[in-house]
Amino acid sequence: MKKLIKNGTVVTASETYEADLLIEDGKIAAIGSNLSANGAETVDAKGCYVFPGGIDPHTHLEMPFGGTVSKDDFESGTIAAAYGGTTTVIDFCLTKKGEPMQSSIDEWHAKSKDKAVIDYGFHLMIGEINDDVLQEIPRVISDEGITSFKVFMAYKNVFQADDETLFRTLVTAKELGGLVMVHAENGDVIDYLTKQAIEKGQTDPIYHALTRPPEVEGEATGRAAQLTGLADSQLYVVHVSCSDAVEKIAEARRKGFDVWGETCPQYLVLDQTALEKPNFEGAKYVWSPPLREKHHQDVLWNALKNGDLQTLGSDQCSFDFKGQKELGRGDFTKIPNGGPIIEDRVSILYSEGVTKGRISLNQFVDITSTRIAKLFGLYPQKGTIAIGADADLVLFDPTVERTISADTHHMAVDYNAFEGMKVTGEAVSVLSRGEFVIRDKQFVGSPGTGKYVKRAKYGQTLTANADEVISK
Ligand SMILES: NC(=O)NCCC(=O)O
Ligand SMILES: [Zn+2]
Ligand SMILES: [Zn+2]
Repeated sequence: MKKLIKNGTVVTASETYEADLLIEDGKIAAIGSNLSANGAETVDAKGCYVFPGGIDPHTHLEMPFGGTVSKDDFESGTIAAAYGGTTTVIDFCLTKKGEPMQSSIDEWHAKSKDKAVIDYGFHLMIGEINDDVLQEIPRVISDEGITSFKVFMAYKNVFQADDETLFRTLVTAKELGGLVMVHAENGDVIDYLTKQAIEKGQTDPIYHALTRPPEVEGEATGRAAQLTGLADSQLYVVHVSCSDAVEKIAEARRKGFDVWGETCPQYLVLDQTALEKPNFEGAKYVWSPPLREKHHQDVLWNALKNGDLQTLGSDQCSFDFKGQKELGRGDFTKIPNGGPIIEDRVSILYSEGVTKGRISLNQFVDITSTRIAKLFGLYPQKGTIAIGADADLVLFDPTVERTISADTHHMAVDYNAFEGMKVTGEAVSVLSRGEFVIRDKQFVGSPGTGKYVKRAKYGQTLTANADEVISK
């Protein structure tokens, strides 16, 4: 059914203006003043911003990790994402050494297909490079539309890849049009520091942070950036948490290297002292990289403002406190790493960023949606408000004040890392390809309506003519 969104303020990465939007067949069909259309349902957006749907480039839904499985799956995770104003997620498909990558991709399709309520894509982990992997990658790009590849520089003996794997992935990505993503921490040094801590009986959650100091993130980020320059390739550093890593990304960009950086809400608003909470509550705040000392937050905010960092991911990887985080009582190395963020990513950036004057409204749209769409081959089908784009839209009331809490969130876990935080602004209604998923703060979607999106190659647009190159 046609829909007419009237009286809202349309915000894109570059413009803010009053306009009506006509939605037809899931796409934006017209933008203008006083639009009318026979048979269209009228939706009043008075007092609301109309944003392009948020795109979360970093989720781990129903992912086996740390001796358990992340609790939010493609159903609860995408419902929570939609409540928060996100209309597309790109999830990490984990591969296993020695096994065909396609079997992992099939596994990820099986767990998402009938569950997702918004659109989704996959990144693919590269854990090793050999002839089989090199043979599979071109087909993964052309048939699956997976155009981003993740290399872990940490999690020794679990996911960690060596430098040869990283370098050859960069070379291959350059050749085939992929974007290489890195979890940049020096896993070997962390392994050594961790063993030392455990030997000394330092087992509390805070030692998770103390054994992964900013230097190990800075070193790995610098190494990945240098290898990217050498390969003349392209790199996206996920979950940047500290000034040491920001400096390396900024330096690489100054040299003209094609290097991009993402941070996450937790690093912008939480700090390392959270890991010292009594009664093992610090385990709720165990992420890798870890929360940092507070002074790193200013550096991250400045980097978002000046463009040294360009995107915000959630790194959604949620575990219950009871029964899951608790696996690490008495040994911090057994605490599953990660937390529930998918729902609050957009509103935290709006509230802490826009309303506090740290970034502009248009930067907010760029950081949560447009830039991500451009980098990950979704633009201009997604990530903007333009004629012909998917009608993935968020009607956002900038005046609402609310308090984040596990009592009211929609994620499947028993705590919220931002419990008690007051935020201004809330997604009131959310549309995915022209259909309401959230309407007046109520979920009205259905599992299975989210579609898998095949993405364009790095630097290309997602249109019928996928050879068109976008300006980055
Ligand atoms: N970040 C984290 O602690 N958990 C999720 C997995 C990862 O991104 O490294
Ligand atoms: Zn990571
Ligand atoms: Zn992650």
